[in-house]
Amino acid sequence: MATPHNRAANGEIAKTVLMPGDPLRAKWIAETYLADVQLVSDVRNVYCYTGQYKGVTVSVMASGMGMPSIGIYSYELYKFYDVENIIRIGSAGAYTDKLKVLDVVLADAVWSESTYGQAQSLDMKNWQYPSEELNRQIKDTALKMNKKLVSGPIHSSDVFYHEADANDVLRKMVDEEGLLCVEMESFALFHNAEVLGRNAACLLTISDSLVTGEELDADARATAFAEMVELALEAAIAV
Ligand SMILES: O=P(O)(O)O[C@H]1O[C@H](CO)[C@@H](O)[C@H]1O
Ligand SMILES: O=c1cc[nH]c(=O)[nH]1
Repeated sequence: MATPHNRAANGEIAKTVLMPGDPLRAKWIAETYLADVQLVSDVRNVYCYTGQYKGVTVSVMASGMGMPSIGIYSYELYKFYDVENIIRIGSAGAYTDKLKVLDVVLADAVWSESTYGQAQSLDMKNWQYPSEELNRQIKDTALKMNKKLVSGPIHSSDVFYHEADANDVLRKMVDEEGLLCVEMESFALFHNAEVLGRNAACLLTISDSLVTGEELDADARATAFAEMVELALEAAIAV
């Protein structure tokens, strides 16, 4: 059943969806890792592909950037396409010098200043949480694959570019709560999963450090995430 933002037919999207922000990352993942792959939606150039990974049907769909965008796509996937699990696979900026560019992080809690939850369902909480079961599966898979995975609380922000005074207030919160890194979608994704009784997780690759200034360029951000993608795919076929 099509929606205003997704032209896939019923049954064309798998029960587990990998969700990068960038449509070109979705295309790269589909072309690199999936067999018998089909582009099932390209509304607004937000690509959604379904294919086979090691014989299991998996979809990969972009979310766009920010809470309103992932809010729409993830809601429709859960509610109208009966998707059970969404694993976000994003890039993030490190808040600590313990994280280096290309390190992979699994969010085990997410703090946000966003009013997404309040606007969506009068939920005033500033913390949201992933599915325990999905996170356990991802951690077990990382162990089996011998991949390094850092887990902890992260920041999901509505803003990429902050002015200095806002940044000072934010840094206080980051330090107090020990937030590891920042991205811009997981809070809305986890909220939607909670209100719709579905599962969500968020894997991130560090693309830049807000401590050291080290960063990946835009081309690398589209494709340098093989470690995270392979972990997400292996976890997706195990759930
Ligand atoms: O690489 P993606 O998944 O888009 O994630 C991060 O990158 C974008 C900002 O550059 C935001 O969407 C942020 O969450
Ligand atoms: O949201 C993001 C993503 C990557 N790097 C950042 O600084 N912020």
